[in-house]
Amino acid sequence: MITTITLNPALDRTIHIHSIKYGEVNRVGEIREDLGGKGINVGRILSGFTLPTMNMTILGQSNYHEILEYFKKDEMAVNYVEVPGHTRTNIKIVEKDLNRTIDLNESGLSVDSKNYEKFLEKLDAIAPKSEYLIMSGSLPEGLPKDTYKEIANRYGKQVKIIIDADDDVLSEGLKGEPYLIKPNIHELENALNRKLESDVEIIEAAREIIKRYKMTYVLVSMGAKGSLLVSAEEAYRGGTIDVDIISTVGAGDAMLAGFIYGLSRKKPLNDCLAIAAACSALTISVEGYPRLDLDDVYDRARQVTVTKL
Ligand SMILES: Nc1ncnc2c1ncn2[C@@H]1O[C@H](COP(=O)(O)OP(=O)(O)OP(=O)(O)O)[C@@H](O)[C@H]1O
Ligand SMILES: O=P(O)(O)OC[C@@]1(O)O[C@H](CO)[C@@H](O)[C@@H]1O
Repeated sequence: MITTITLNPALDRTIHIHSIKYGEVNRVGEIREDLGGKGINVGRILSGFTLPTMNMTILGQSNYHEILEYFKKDEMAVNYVEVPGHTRTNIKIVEKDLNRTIDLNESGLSVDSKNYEKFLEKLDAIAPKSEYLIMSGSLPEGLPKDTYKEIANRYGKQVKIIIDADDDVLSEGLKGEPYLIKPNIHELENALNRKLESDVEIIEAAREIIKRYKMTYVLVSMGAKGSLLVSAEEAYRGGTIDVDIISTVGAGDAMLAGFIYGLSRKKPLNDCLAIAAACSALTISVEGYPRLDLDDVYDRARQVTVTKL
């Protein structure tokens, strides 16, 4: 089984507009709402591939019914604790003419230590039975920056720990010695506090982290520039597929889901990276966060160039 943890889930409200005119009234086009949150986006794809997946999360009492409906519609298993308040809504503004997305993410619910203990009790019953534990996204208010490290320390001996986060949440999480992280290039640069200008520099940086935190893989996503998979001994460059982009939100989550799917099916690393890129391409070329069809993913994966470096 695979467990995802999304401590700060969200409803994503996506607004399509040609381009924002500052200081003027902007008339928006289509608006849609989807269940988001990084771990949940990963879990949706994995369960669509029929991998047994449990999504652990924290929901606000005032709109949890609405969110549970989304889990039902997306056919995803969920285990959650309720806390006072309203699960956040994140605004995604897609500027068609500029090929650009602006994310306006709320800080989220406030979680006290009593409710967090309840969450951990639920997690204790599930995490040790998992092959992978994927912790993705920001933390809600009230939880310390080293929350992912603590969770990694709690289960890391039995379970492969995966972290996708940024800033302090990533830097602290690394101290839990995860199995894999999936930073985008900016998150990796922030973690190391320096600019990374070439593949060679990125690989060196990833290996520095792998060595320091006894990790196995760093999967670096670079938007339109593709991806790099780095381990202590190997490195692969993953290309992209030319698709018409609707919105790039969730591209990284799809990449992580595809890569973990490949690993869990014991595919060679180059195939895992191709599957990952295919999941991203399919996700960015449609509205919202659909479940993906595995046959489509394999078809697309054949179009991805993966080079061993
Ligand atoms: N503009 C693009 N053109 C082609 N492929 C893209 C583009 N943006 C993203 N991708 C694909 O998606 C993958 C992940 O994208 P990206 O690096 O933007 O992830 P991310 O920053 O973690 O995204 P998010 O946080 O929104 O999930 C890329 O490696 C690439 O394969
Ligand atoms: O605020 P966080 O937790 O860092 O990111 C949350 C989020 O932007 O990530 C997903 C896309 O990756 C969206 O579904 C969601 O709104």
